Parts: sequence; C-alpha cells; structure tokens
Amino acid sequence: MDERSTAWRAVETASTGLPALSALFTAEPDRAGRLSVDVAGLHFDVSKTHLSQAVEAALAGLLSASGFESRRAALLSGAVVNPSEARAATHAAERGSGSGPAVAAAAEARAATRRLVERVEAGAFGEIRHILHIGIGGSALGPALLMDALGGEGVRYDTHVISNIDGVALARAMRVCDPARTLVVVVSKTFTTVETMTNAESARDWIGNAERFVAVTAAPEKAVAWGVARENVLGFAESVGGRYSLWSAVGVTAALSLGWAAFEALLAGARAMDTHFETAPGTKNAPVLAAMVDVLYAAFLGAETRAVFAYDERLRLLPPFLQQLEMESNGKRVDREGRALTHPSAAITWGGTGTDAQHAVFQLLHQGTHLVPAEFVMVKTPGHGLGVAHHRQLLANAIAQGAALMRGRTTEEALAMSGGDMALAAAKTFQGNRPSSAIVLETLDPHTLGALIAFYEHRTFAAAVLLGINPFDQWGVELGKEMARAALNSSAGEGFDASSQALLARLL
Ligand SMILES: O=P(O)(O)OC[C@H]1O[C@H](O)[C@H](O)[C@@H](O)[C@@H]1O
Repeated sequence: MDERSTAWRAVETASTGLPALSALFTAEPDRAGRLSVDVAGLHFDVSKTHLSQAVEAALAGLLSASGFESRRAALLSGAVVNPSEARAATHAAERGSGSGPAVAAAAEARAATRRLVERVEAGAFGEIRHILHIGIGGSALGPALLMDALGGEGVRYDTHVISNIDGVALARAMRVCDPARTLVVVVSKTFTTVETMTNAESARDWIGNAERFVAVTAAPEKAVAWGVARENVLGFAESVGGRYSLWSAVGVTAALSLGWAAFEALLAGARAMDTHFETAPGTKNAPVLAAMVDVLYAAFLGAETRAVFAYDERLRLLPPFLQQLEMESNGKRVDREGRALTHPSAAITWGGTGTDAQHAVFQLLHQGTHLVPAEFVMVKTPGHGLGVAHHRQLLANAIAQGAALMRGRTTEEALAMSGGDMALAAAKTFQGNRPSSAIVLETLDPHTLGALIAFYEHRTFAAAVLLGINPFDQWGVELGKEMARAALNSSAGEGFDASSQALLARLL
C-alpha cells in the first residue's frame, strides 16, 4: 500500500466510533481555544466539530502523505498545478502574493485597471451614472458579492450585474438605466460564453454602439474583434480561473463602484491570508483546519452536504459564491491522475442568510436524518445605524443555533415538556451532537472580506489536496454546453432521447 493509502486508512480508523461533541468538550477543557485561529481580523472556531485529537493527527498525516507542502509551494510559485489544462493557478499572484513571473504580470495588469478606473472618473466616457456588469459564473459571482457586501452609502454608481441569458435580467436593468449615462463592462475570460455574448450584443443594440464598453478578458483580440476599443480592453492571465478571478481586472466594476482604495484594501486582506496560509503550522492554519473538517465529514463520515449561513445581510451572496468556488473546484469523479475516486469528492455546498434561514430550513438541520455540518459567518459590528437591538439579536441567534445543534434535547427533557405524551416527546426530541463551526469578522470592510474570500480559496485547495483531486479545471460544464448548441442546430432533435425530443418539439 502506498503512503497515501496508509494515511487514508489511518483517518478511517481514527474517525470510526467518534465520541459525541459534548464528550470531546468534557475531555478537553481548552478545546475551544485549541481549535480556534485568529488572523487578519477574522476568528475561526471549529471546536464544535468531531475533529478529535486523533482524527486531527490522522488528517495531518494524510496531508503530508498527499504532498501538501510541496503542492502549496507549487501553487504559490506559479508551477503547473492544473494538469488537465497544463496550467498554473495564479490567483494569489493577482493580489501580489507568491513568486514567479505571474506576480509582475499581474501588477502591470492592475496598473492598467487602475488607469481605466481613473479615466472613467475623469469623464473619458462622459458622465456615467450606471454600470452594467455583464458576465456569468466566475465573471459575475465574485464581483456581485464584493459590491453587495461593501457597497454601502458611498457607492459611486448604480451598478447591475447581468448574468442570465434569460433576457428578463437585462430588460429589468435597461428599464432603470439611462443608456446615455451607462458604462457596460463585459467580463468573460474566454469572450465566447454564450450568455455573456448574447447579453453584450443586446446591450450594444440598446445603446447603439460599443463606445462606452469596457471588456475584461484573457482573450483581448476577441474583444477587439467584437468592437471594444483596444484601450478599453483589460486583460488577465489564462492561469487565473474564473471562480478565482475577482482579484484581477474582473474586479474592475467593484473597483469603480467602491473606489480604488477599497479594491487595494481587498487585495491587502487577501495577501494577509496568503501569508498565513503559507506559514502557519497545520493546526493553527485556518484554511487547513477548515479543510480537514470538510474532508472529515464529506469523505469519512458520510455528509453529502455542508451548509453556510451568513448571519449578516451584507454577506447574502456569500453562499452562491461559495457554491461555485467549492463545487466547481472539488466536485470531481476522478483524481489528479484521472483515476476514478474511491471515496466521495467534496460535499454539496448550500446555505442562506441568518436569521431568515432559521425560519425555513433549520428544522431539517436540527431534526432531519441527514448529517449537515453547518457554518455560521458573523460580523461583530453591524452594517446599519438602527441601534443595537437588531445586531444583538442577530448574533445571539447565530450562537444559539450552533449551541442547540450540539446540545440537542433528550427524550426525558422532552417528556417533561409533553405531559407524558410519548409521541409528542419523540417529536420534541433533538439528538444533538450536530456539528457546526463559526467564522467571526471583527468588522466587514474590504480588508476582512479579502481575507475571508482568500481563506475560502485556500481551504478549497487544501481540501482538494486531501481528496487527491485537481480543483482548477471544470470539464463537467462542457457537455451541457455542447448539447445546447446541438439542440439549437438540429430541428428534429437528432441524437437526443425521446423525452428531450418531445420537449424540443414543444418549445423550440
Ligand atoms: O468568464 P467566462 O469565460 O465567460 O466563463 C464564465 C463561466 O462559465 C464557465 O462555463 C465555467 O463553468 C465557469 O468557471 C466560468 O466562470
């Protein structure tokens, strides 16, 4: 058996018959302190998970048997870490971290982005009030998160992120924007994505020309050929994956709307997390610790999903952003060498906003039959000036949910509340022992948000190393795209199954 298989077996052994969470706390008085990390204005606490000391040691063994340190070094130095596309993954270089030629290239591209922001501010495109940011997937979710989270009162433009090919999204934005005062930012790494190109064409028809268009792409020639003036085309490297790209020129709409200083602070926060990820020892390395928990539940304890709840309205777009980051990265069926995985890949990521989610989906978390590790993301300072009552309630709820999931309610306690009615007592019983973790931001600002997003990126990478998979490709999105083209081009639906043919006949 090779070293990795042996280490995998050791995690299996260590994670069999784990004590209950309450027992882990009893056995270890300093558990909350030991399994917490503070870095870059963020506090991470994974103590309410089943990461026992034995499991943690076994997972550390698996990390080292998986070559984690050399893989991390390869990532940060710009070596090829995405074998199926023969590419590096240089998102850290986009914010000035790591080494290799990508760092200087990114700095140059950033200077060009800054010049464009300054040109817009200086009136090169006339008086701009609205921005239509057209892009999808990684070219939309990150920028949308940044602007929704940080775009408070000081926001400089009325900004709309348009992703769906369903024209309803663009038509709605057109209704509220003045075409003569609108800047269109078309973001597409490939500049071929059908949703983005279709929306961009409709926007060009609406405005009448492409003069007030900016393009952000890794294929600048395509943008020029499409009609965007060369000086309005911002590039970024092929080695920056869409879901990792918000640090590059892809973030230009956010930089415009939040201001350049905010964008720089975002990158600085991410750099602080990069340094932590590169240097902090295993058990005090927040992304590594979180990845250990993710892999423990997904690959060893049978959790098919994990749930993220943003207990802050400003972070409501965090769950959809993480869905792409985590599921497109680690939702794979083969390992890095192309061999079928013999264990589950990453969990399905889902979630919502607290406290709304409590009144909709938490029933299943507390009493359903699925194991769902929950993650509560909180911000200490409120994003409004309405007085302390709202925020104290909000945070108390987040903390109470984690405590309740762990503690539960015994049948005896439930019986005492149920007047001896056994069926009612059963319905009121909570098994408890349900895991959760907490992430607390001291305040929500560009720096802490940058650190938070970089934390999630590195966590995804560390989980991929533990799982043995390549997190930087996404071949699984291709087949559906090809078949959509075929569906449009074949009137009789040749090559489609009978059900799909009937739907094609009905709809197209
Ligand atoms: O930026 P683009 O090339 O337009 O790609 C937009 C998105 O679509 C693809 O299908 C991928 O699944 C995503 O990873 C990508 O972010």
